[in-house]
Amino acid sequence: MVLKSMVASASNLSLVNFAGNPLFFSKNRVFGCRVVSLEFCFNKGRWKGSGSLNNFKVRAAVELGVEGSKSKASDATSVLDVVSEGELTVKGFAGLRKTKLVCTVGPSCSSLEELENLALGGMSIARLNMCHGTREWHRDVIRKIKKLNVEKGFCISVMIDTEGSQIHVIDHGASSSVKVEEGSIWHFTAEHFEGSRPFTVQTNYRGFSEDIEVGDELVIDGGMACFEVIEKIGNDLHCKCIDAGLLLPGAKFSFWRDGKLVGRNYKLPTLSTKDWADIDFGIAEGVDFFALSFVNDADSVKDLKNYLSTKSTKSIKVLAKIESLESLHKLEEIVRASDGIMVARGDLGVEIPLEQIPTVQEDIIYVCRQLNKPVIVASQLLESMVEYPTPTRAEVADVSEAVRQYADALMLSGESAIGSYGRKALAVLDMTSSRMESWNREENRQSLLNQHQLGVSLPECITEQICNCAVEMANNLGVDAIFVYTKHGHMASLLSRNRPNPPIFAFTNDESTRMALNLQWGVVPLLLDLSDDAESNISKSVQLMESKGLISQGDVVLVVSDIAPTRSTPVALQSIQVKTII
Ligand SMILES: Nc1ncnc2c1ncn2[C@@H]1O[C@H](COP(=O)(O)OP(=O)(O)O)[C@@H](O)[C@H]1O
Ligand SMILES: C=C(OP(=O)(O)O)C(=O)O
Repeated sequence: MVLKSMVASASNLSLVNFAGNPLFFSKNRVFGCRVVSLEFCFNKGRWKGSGSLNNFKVRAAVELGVEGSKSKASDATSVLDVVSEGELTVKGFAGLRKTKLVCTVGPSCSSLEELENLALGGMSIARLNMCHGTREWHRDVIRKIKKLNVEKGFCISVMIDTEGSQIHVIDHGASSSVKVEEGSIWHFTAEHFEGSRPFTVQTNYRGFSEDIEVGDELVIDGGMACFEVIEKIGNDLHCKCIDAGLLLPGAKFSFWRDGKLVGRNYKLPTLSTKDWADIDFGIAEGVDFFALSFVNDADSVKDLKNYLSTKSTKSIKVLAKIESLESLHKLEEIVRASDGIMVARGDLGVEIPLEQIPTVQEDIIYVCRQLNKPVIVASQLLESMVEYPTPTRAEVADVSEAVRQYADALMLSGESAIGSYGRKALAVLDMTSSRMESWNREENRQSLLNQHQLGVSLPECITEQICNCAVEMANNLGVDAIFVYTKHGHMASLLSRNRPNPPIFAFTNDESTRMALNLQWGVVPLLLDLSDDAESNISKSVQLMESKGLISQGDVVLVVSDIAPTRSTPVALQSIQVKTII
């Protein structure tokens, strides 16, 4: 794969190009036919097909309310989560939202009742930011979520977001925001003292002013206020405000010279001692994802993944947060090393000019889809809803844009953590993403998605081609659903990467795979006891869906299966079958 390097400097961020082959996007569609039986197998490099088409039925979505019934009792062994089941019952296959929703849990939503409200509202992943709260507080939240999963039949994954090492303000002379007037002189110091002093800002890191020169600009939180360095005394800086604004608690800052970010090597590790302790805590509490803050290269991701493989019996996924200029320079290697990415627009906006965030976001999402890694778009999606019960029109447009770009997931931060309208904000994400997804479908936009070939070996290429072709068939035939059987989630993710029209029901017998698939666009993960016998897996899954009244006569399901060679059947067989429920 040839991936043009993404960024040269903060002031010149360019698009990424792949030299890949556009794969199998035919404009031929087969509507108006009914599929009776159609089967294709890819065996030893040859396509074998048989079957007939006539009078194919496209199922109409029933546009009804989204609301699930609160406190609906469910048995603990529930294989399909109650929210997906409720949505399917009410809205049908075509009505299922594909974009996943992540909520940051904070004081506003940490009660069992509020967490249940968010779960019913469509939260797939609960994010806990270790920058805030104590481990005891987080433990309590994790246990409540697990209790809801077991007792109420939800399937909410837990993500721990590490604090990371970043230079920020630890005291600026007030408990809330402070106005900074133009021309006022401020003292920035690494000295730690009790209490506050006027016009004095304490920072958390002694070396914060290394390499900084008189004349450099100090920008607060990506533009909340701006200072010029007028004097350097030891490690401390005297600065004059040149653009009035606000200093908030915990504010972050960046230094600029001649319009460019001053690249710094603070020698701060991506994972601090506290972060490692938080990771041990997360392992012990059985979390599903770690989001790694301030990743600057692939090594920190690899280190954490190696650590997890020795310390945890379950597979915990590692997401890299892209929030620094350095991480943009090394985007491809970071994406390759990670299990997924978070576009952390908050901190990214401290390091790159704000007007570059939209295109950088689009580039990151594109790279992630090409490399088949799920991607979350985070921060300030509905910021005004921290205070107000409705979003701004611009916020709705921002959410729609992330969905149009085919991000896997959208994340709420302060809106759910400290806002008064967390549930409403989630409903806005739900409605806005559903609307944009149907527009994408109506416009047939996924046909424009070309996939770079990822596989190297023949078996990898076969799997990838099967998934690409399966999605093309599913879209052309207008099937109701795709079923896939997956141990580690790989085939499900390859199907998801093609952003198919029908939902992907991914049956797995591995609980951690189920929880990880919660992040993948369009995938509904289900727990099912799978065997080596593909036909028995298929009939079990169909029976399960029938028993719940979720599929019925006339529904058409495209089934993708992958059978590893066994002693009795010594050939690997990967197949696409189209089943009509009779
Ligand atoms: N566990 C928590 N306890 C208290 N406040 C929290 C917690 N998690 C989040 N918050 C609040 O919600 C806001 C938004 O959350 P988040 O996006 O995670 O943080 P940050 O502002 O650090 O980027 C934070 O600024 C903080 O005020
Ligand atoms: C999600 C982000 O990270 P944090 O909340 O840790 O600042 C961000 O910076 O956008």
